[in-house]
Amino acid sequence: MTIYLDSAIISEAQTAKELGWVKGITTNPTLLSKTDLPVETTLKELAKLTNGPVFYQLISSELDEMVKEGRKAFEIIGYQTVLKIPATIVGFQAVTRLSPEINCSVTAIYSPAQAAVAKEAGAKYAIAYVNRATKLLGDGIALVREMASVLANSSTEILAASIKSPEEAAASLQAGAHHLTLPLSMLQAMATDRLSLQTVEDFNKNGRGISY
Ligand SMILES: O=C[C@H](O)COP(=O)(O)O
Repeated sequence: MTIYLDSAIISEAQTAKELGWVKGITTNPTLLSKTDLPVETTLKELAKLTNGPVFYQLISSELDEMVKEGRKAFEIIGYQTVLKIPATIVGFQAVTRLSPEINCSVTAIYSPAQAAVAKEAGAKYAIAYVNRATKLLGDGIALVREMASVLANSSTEILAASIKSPEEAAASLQAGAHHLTLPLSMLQAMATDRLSLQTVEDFNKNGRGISY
C-alpha cells in the first residue's frame, strides 16, 4: 500500500515530505490551477520533493495530442512520471499507445467495466473517485469493491482518490484499494485521533523516561 499527496502546492509537498510516510504526489488540472507557477516548474519542483511517482493528468482530448502531451510530461518529470489519462474511448487508446513507454493510470473510473478496459489497455493504476462516486452513484466504496473483484490477479492496482474522511480512506483500503491519494489536511487527519493524544498525555503526565 502507498499513500500519496493530492496537491500541486509546493509548500504542501514539502510538508508531506517531512511527514516521511507519504510516497508520491498526484495532481490534476484543477490542482495545477491553484498555483501561479508555470506548470513545468511545478512538476519539476514536486518531483524534487518525493522519491516516488508524480502523477500528471493529460488535458488534450485528441489521440495524437495526448500522446505528445504524455511524452512531454515524461521529458519534464522523468522516470517518476505516471500519466493520468481519463476513462474515455480516446483515453483508453492513449493508454494503449503510451503504457509501453510511460507508466499510465486511468482516472475518473466510475464502473468496474471501465476498470477492466484500463487493465487491458495496460494501465498500472485504475483511479476511483470514491467520494464523487458516492455522491453520483450512491456508494463509492462499493465501486472500489467491484473494481477490486474485476482486477483480482491482474497487475493493475486501484488508487482511491477523492477521499473526504479518514473513515472513507480506511473503507477504501478494506474494499480492495491498493493505494490512496489525499489532500494534506486528510493526511494529517488520518494520522490523528483524539484518544491517542489523550492516552499519550496520560502516560507523560507522571511518567519517566531517559535523559538525552
Ligand atoms: O484528482 C483526483 C482528486 O482526488 C479528486 O478529488 P476531488 O473529488 O476532491 O476533486
